[in-house]
Amino acid sequence: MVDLKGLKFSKMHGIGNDFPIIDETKGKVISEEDKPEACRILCHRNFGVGGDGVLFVEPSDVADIGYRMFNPDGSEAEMCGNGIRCFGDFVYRKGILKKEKMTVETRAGIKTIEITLEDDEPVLFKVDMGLSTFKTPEIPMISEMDEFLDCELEVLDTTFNLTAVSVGNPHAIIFVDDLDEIDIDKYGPAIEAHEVFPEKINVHFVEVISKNEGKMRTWERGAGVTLACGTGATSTAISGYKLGLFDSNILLHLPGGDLKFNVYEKDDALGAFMKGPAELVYDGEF
Ligand SMILES: N[C@H](CCC[C@H](N)C(=O)O)C(=O)O
Repeated sequence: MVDLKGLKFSKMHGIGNDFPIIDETKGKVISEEDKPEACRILCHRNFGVGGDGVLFVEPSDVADIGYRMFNPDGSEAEMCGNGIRCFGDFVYRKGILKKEKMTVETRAGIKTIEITLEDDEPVLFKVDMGLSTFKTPEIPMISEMDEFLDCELEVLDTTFNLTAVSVGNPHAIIFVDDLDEIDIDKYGPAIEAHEVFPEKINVHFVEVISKNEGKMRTWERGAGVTLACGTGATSTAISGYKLGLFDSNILLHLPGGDLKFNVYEKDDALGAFMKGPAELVYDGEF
């Protein structure tokens, strides 16, 4: 059993997607071997701090600073969109990196964060989430199709029209007529662990309100239902744009709050800027 007594952390959230964050810029606080179990303990809502994941701040040789994210089940994710805004707030507010525009090394490549300040307080974060891919081998998804765009997938007792996309981590986007009719607790885990997704997948049900607005609910890989998913919302904005359901500027409503997106085209691929808040809830010691 990993002993976390005395561990210093800050509890943060990005529109309700919440995380303990740990500064490892001055050396490992939790060993690599112990990180999965430590994250399971920290994320536990009764026996731990509670969270939809744990964020780590690390030094980087290729960017201003480094960032890692672990899910509550102990698995490491390539990227976390709500988390990187919390990360930006944390490193700025704590004086670890007092830059309003920073580059961040992640397992999904280098991302850029631009911080908007009000009275020297970080209030809004614009993140270049980078480019997506719809190529099934790169998601990864086992399919004879090169891309899986609004195609049928059999799940338990029903069939969903699903779009598979990666923004560094994998996402299944399902556009529906009525979000309230979806049993996310039944179909979320079934899609997450579907045999066609060898590395599992994050699952999002989306209702289009207009060409510039939508609302969504998420079942996250390694976490379950969350109040928001930043990479999932990014994937939704990009997928909706690719399918002609959304224009390039999109406001998405998630149960925990709203995120704004500006989809762009680059190198024959689609990327997006994400804009949203981050909050420091408290500084703590385990
Ligand atoms: N569960 C995700 C990582 C966290 C993503 C989410 N919290 C976000 O804001 O992007 C995965 O395993 O890919």
